[in-house]
Amino acid sequence: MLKNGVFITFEGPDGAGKTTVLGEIVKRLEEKGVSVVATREPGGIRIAEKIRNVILDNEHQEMDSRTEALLYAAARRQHLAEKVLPALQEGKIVLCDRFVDSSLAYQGMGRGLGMDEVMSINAFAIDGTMPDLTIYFDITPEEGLQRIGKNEAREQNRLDNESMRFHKNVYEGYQKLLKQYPKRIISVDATKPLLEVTENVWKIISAQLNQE
Ligand SMILES: Nc1ncnc2c1ncn2[C@@H]1O[C@H](COP(=O)(O)OP(=O)(O)O)[C@@H](O)[C@H]1O
Ligand SMILES: Cc1cn([C@H]2C[C@H](O)[C@@H](COP(=O)(O)OP(=O)(O)O)O2)c(=O)[nH]c1=O
Repeated sequence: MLKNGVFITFEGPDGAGKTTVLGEIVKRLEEKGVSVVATREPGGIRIAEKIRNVILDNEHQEMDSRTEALLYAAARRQHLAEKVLPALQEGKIVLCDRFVDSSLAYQGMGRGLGMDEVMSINAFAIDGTMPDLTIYFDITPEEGLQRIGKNEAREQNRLDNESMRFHKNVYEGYQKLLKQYPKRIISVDATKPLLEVTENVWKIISAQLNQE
């Protein structure tokens, strides 16, 4: 597949600051005249957003873990095929808030389905497309969830309301991914003040784009 854009993903525990920092980075790229598409998972496009609502609905407590993993992968496929790949083929920078690493951490480790098993269903969904760069926002589950708790405006979805044990397993999953993909995933300390995190992320992304 001919791709001359750059695919960058943000990853990390709930409340790490991904969405906030992503918004700041988009502003800076646009100010520099860079053609950028900002998007998110689960969702990002009509069909995937409908799947997101099914997954995150607090009333769907009966959802089986494999069903959850398959739904995330299905949303990922539609979002990738309909929005991300076309943008990359047009040479755009795509900044995506979460991607396949989230499924590996949350469903692979958090739900205990196994990271290899979850990767195998996602291999079918992503058909070879992996990010050029992933920025991992490192923060403990406790601190991330505390930030969410402080923000009344932010909806608490079915995943946010999982046990601390679940979120600690997710954190362990991310630590494994950092070791597994040392070239692709770069970790930033997400506990620092917002401006400092933003500056660190900006430096990493600028360096990546200067290499392209
Ligand atoms: N570096 C930071 N320090 C303190 N609060 C932060 C920081 N980054 C984000 N926040 C706040 O924490 C909450 C979660 O941020 P958000 O960007 O939604 O995280 P995520 O998308 O990773 O779940 C928001 O209220 C946001 O304003
Ligand atoms: C993309 C993805 C997200 N998730 C989880 C992470 C979040 O708890 C939730 C997405 O809700 P969201 O509101 O995007 O949370 P956050 O702002 O923390 O990213 O879904 C998975 O479990 N697997 C996945 O593949």
